[in-house]
Amino acid sequence: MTVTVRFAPSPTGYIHIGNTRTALFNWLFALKNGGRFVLRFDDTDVERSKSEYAEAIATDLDWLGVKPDRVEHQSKRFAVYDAAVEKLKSAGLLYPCYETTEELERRRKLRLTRRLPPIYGREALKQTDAERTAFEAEGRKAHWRFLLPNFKDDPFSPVRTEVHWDDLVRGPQTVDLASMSDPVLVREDGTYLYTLPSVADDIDMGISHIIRGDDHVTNTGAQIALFQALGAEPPEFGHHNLLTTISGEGLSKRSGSLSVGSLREAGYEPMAVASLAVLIGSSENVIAAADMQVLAEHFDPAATSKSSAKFDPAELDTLNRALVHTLDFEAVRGRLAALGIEGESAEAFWIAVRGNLGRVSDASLWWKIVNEGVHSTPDLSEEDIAFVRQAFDFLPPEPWDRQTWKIWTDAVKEASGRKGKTLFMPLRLALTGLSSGPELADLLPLFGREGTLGRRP
Ligand SMILES: Nc1ncnc2c1ncn2[C@@H]1O[C@H](COP(=O)(O)OP(=O)(O)OP(=O)(O)O)[C@@H](O)[C@H]1O
Repeated sequence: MTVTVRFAPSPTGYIHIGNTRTALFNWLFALKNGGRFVLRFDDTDVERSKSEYAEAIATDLDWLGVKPDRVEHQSKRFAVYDAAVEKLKSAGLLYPCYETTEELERRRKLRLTRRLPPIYGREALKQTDAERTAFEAEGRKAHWRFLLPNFKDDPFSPVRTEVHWDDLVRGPQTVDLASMSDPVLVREDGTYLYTLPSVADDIDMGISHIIRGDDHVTNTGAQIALFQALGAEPPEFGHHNLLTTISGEGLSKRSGSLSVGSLREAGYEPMAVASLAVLIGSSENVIAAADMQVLAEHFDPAATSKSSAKFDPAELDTLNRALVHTLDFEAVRGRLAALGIEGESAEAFWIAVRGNLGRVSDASLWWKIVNEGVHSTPDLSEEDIAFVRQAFDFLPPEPWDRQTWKIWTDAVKEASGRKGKTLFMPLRLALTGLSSGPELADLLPLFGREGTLGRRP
């Protein structure tokens, strides 16, 4: 069987770190199984869907390293859904209902007072053609419900019909259809709710595995029944836990919190974002994976926890820092050039500073220190100023390399009698204006003798 997965976001906002988890679970699952990945925009809600959001989602996925094999828009596929509707109608599995919201609410309350489950009682199935014609004449339009298979011969005597599946993430699952209302698939105005286009497309596109958030677990029961009603073998399902903010709030595309775009603009590495989006909330160690292949090796859907997981920005900082330290010059050349960091010394500069950066963009600070001088006037005592001034007299002649720092400080040590922190800290402060940073052995050749002398206090 060819593995085919899909990520099906509604283009109603910018994808957040939670949606990213879903996209990446699918992407990595396809990668591990030599499968295909379909990006399918759930844009049948024309009021809320916007093409600029669809474009932004495609850009965000591409930045993360997710490259779909196929891109589809549900708004262009109504023929597939119309055909599914006809199939269900002719099998007697989709029936028209004329109740208003108020009527449904009244009946729901009545059922509750009678201690019956507050589900739809299938009253519309008892209506005659004449009654339906009368509703139509009144100007009422029908909405259409899918007749769930939770009965034997008589749809009015529900029986326990359990739907079972072995979830890729959660293990064996059961949903009892007797506790569910027949889902509405088509609204009064003829528009589709999410369920039918989703299942019809999954069948049409040969989706073999549906991996998504556990907000869909209950839907899966009815969807499996719909696959069967349309004559298709249901795919396999996996429902992963949801991510929340650090304070436990839910995420929504519409609120814009923790959007992928904002993380990109803040300068995070795509693989740091991807690693955290996939590995938090699982029993796998959270590591900064260098690429998707490495992340795929650490990805195990069955190791995912069942409860929601908090996305901690501090953890993202740690992963990002670890990744930046390993990036070679070629990987960042373009981004450095965009920051004005280019030319002969750019590579040596990168190698010197990367171990001290939290984000690639932080390199600007050190490029300025190397090329323009100290970050800020160093806070040195009179005594230290005198020491540093004297130390500058011992600067060796050029050419300079990594050894120059040691040769210089050995000479200063001998002449001044200072050692350890009292020797190095005043020099570091005088040379950079900061009390920490990249190794001075690496920085000194970048400053050059003249550039170093210019820092004399
Ligand atoms: N907080 C979350 N954590 C993990 N996965 C999520 C989260 N929210 C949504 N998803 C998953 O993302 C996929 C795309 O869902 P959808 O487009 O409905 O996004 P949404 O963020 O729930 O939507 P909206 O905010 O637009 O209502 C679904 O598979 C859903 O389960």
